Parts: sequence; structure tokens; C-alpha cells
Amino acid sequence: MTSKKVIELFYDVVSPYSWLAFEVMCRYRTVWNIDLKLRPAFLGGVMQGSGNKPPGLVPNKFLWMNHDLARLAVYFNVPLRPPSDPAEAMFRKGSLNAMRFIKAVQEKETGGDQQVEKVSRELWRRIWSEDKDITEPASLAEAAQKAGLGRSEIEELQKLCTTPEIKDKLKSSTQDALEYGAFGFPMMVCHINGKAKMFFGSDRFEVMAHCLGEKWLGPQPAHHERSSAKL
Ligand SMILES: N[C@@H](CCC(=O)N[C@@H](CS)C(=O)NCC(=O)O)C(=O)O
Repeated sequence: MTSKKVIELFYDVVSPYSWLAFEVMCRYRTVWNIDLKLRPAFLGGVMQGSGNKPPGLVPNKFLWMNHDLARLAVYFNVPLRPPSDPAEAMFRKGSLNAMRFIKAVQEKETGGDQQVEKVSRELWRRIWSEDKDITEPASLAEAAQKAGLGRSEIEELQKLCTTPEIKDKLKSSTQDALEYGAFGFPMMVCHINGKAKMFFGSDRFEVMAHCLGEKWLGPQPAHHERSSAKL
């Protein structure tokens, strides 16, 4: 087997399309010959740094996104449900505290990123499935608890996520994303033959698989294997 190709996935839990990409990449971790690196970052900083604006601010795009996300939830098998007040959840409340918390989880975790994966998923579930807050300390604690973290660990993370060290780490991964050319999320950076190839969106997996020399088996590869086995 040739050495694994590194894929960096830049995401923010405020972004529903990032949730789709995140679940797909986690599913393909064991299907493709890849080493997936989770790169939690701050979408607000990417928007500002690249001079972009959130697509939801254009009224017709906002309407389109509602239809699109409802279809994609089924297609990707991800329980996406927009919050009752998306503007409040995404723009007024935002995800800075949540992303700092995830960054703190990443800093404390050794030997893999299982906790980062689980905490990120629980935070997405709160904002993008259950219409729950992701800004208050109690909300972050509840998500971490659901992800399997213990009480003292959570208390330590809550202190850590307000430190200048964690704030700087989140800024620095956001800066890395901008240097790769980010203007939004999700962004995947595939390291192929010494070159970093950037892909934007949860709708580019087919092309990405082609560049990686892997097969795209749809958003649910395990499902694909089962249904082809029946033929
Ligand atoms: N076509 C992409 C859209 C992804 C998308 O709209 N991402 C938002 C955040 S949820 C973004 O950062 N958009 C920036 C832009 O579209 O310029 C997909 O299907 O994943």
C-alpha cells in the first residue's frame, strides 16, 4: 500500500455544508488511503480575511439554501434541520466560543482526534439539528458530555478555551486556511505529490476522488458496498 495522502479538512460548526463534508470525510477515513487531519477554524475570520460575505445574506441564496439543505440532509444521511432563526444563530450568536472550545479539545487530546470529532459533531447537532445554543458555557459542557468527556475534563477545557493561547491557535488555523486560499467552508486541502490542492464545498468529492486516485462511492460508502453486494 502506498503511503497515505494527507487531507486537511477546515471547518466551522456554524456551517451546515461543513457538517456534510465532515461526515463524508469521516466515513471515507477507512475507505480511502488517506490520513484525515481535522482543522477546526473560524469561518467569520475567513469571510473577513478573504473579503467574502456569507451566502445566506443574499435573500434568494438564503431561500435556495433552505431547499438545498433539506434535500442534502436526506442524500447525505445527516440530520440537518435549520435553526428557527438562522440569522440569530449564525450571525448574531455565531460560533467563536464553540470553535475555541473545539480548539481547546484538540490541544488537550493526544494520540488522534476522536474527541475533536465527537465534540464537533455534538455541536453541529445542537445548532444544525436541535435548534439549541452553542455559545453558553453550559451548552458547550452539555455537548462535551454527550461526546463522552468527563466533568473535570470539561471544566479544564472551559478554562483553557478563554486563554490567549487557544485564541491564538484558532486564529492561526484560520490564517492557515486563508493562506491555502479559503473564502468559505468546508475546505479540503489534499496533499498530493508534494502539492497542496484546495477544494471548496461538500459538492466536490467526485473531483477530489479523481485527483486522489480513489473511487467516489457516494456520500454513504458503507451503504454503497451493501447495495452493490446485493447485485
Ligand atoms: N456549494 C457548496 C456551498 C458551501 C457553502 O455555501 N458554504 C458556506 C458556509 S456554510 C460558505 O462559506 N460560502 C462561501 C461562498 O459561497 O462564497 C457546497 O455544496 O458545499
